[in-house]
Amino acid sequence: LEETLLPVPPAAANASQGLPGAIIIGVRKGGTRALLEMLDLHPAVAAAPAEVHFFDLDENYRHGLGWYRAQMPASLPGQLTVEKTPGYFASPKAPARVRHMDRAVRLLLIVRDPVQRLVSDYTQVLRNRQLRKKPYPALEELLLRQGRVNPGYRALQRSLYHLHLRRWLAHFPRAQIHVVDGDALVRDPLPELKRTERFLGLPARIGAANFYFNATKGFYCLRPLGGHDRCLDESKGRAHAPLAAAVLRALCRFFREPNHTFFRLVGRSFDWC
Ligand SMILES: Nc1ncnc2c1ncn2[C@@H]1O[C@H](COP(=O)(O)OS(=O)(=O)O)[C@@H](OP(=O)(O)O)[C@H]1O
Repeated sequence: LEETLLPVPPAAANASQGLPGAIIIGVRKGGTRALLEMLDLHPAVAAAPAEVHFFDLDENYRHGLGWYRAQMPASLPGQLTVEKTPGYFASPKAPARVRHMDRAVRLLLIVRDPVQRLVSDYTQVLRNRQLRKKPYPALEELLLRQGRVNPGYRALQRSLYHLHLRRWLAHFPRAQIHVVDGDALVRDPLPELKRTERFLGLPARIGAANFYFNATKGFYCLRPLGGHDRCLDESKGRAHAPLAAAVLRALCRFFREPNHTFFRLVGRSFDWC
């Protein structure tokens, strides 16, 4: 979970808190924060500052839609409210709950190479354990059982995109889910943002002037018009835990089939290992 921020109460007289018209449902470590912050550069987007975890956590869901709405940012008439909680994608209960809220809500799914995602996921958990001075096994220990890839490892399961997407497709038509290429968003954010603007039915407002490459960070950072330049925080784009080349190859082999199943489901392919 990312750090929790308090919701922003309405400021302008005609501002109010509305339910989201679009939700970034995942994937965890796929670039969900970057996508949300970049979309928020658009004047017609109001982004929820914190992950809300309404549809994936029973203790939040039981508070009801009034609670959910109260977590949303103030928005003006005509603005599209967007929230991101990457935990939704792999949550078995989330798809039906989201449809129950609004069957027309638009869904954004940002994916990245599942092997890199897995290592990023592990690295995040490791880092959090280290901060709390707690031990955590090496990645290979979690990933391998008797020299073979362990399909029970949770971070590996979160990278089996086809399994999770199938559950969403049981509740939403494919056309209602826009897939963003997270690796492409890192290399060159603008084309992915323009496609997302179009999917959301927003006028084209995000442009090249909204981004600059920060060589120290090694990523594109944000340049809001009339605001201050900023990069995502240090939990985004950190060095990954090391993994032996042979294990990496075994992982790539493991994901070949699941990746192809995912490509068939979304109707496009990605340049993954
Ligand atoms: N512009 C920019 N700046 C920094 N980071 C960027 C950017 N665009 C995409 N990314 C990638 O976002 C990855 C983190 O993904 P998420 O925000 O989805 O993570 S989380 O699930 O919310 O914790 C993060 O993953 P790691 O590199 O593995 O840390 C980044 O690669």
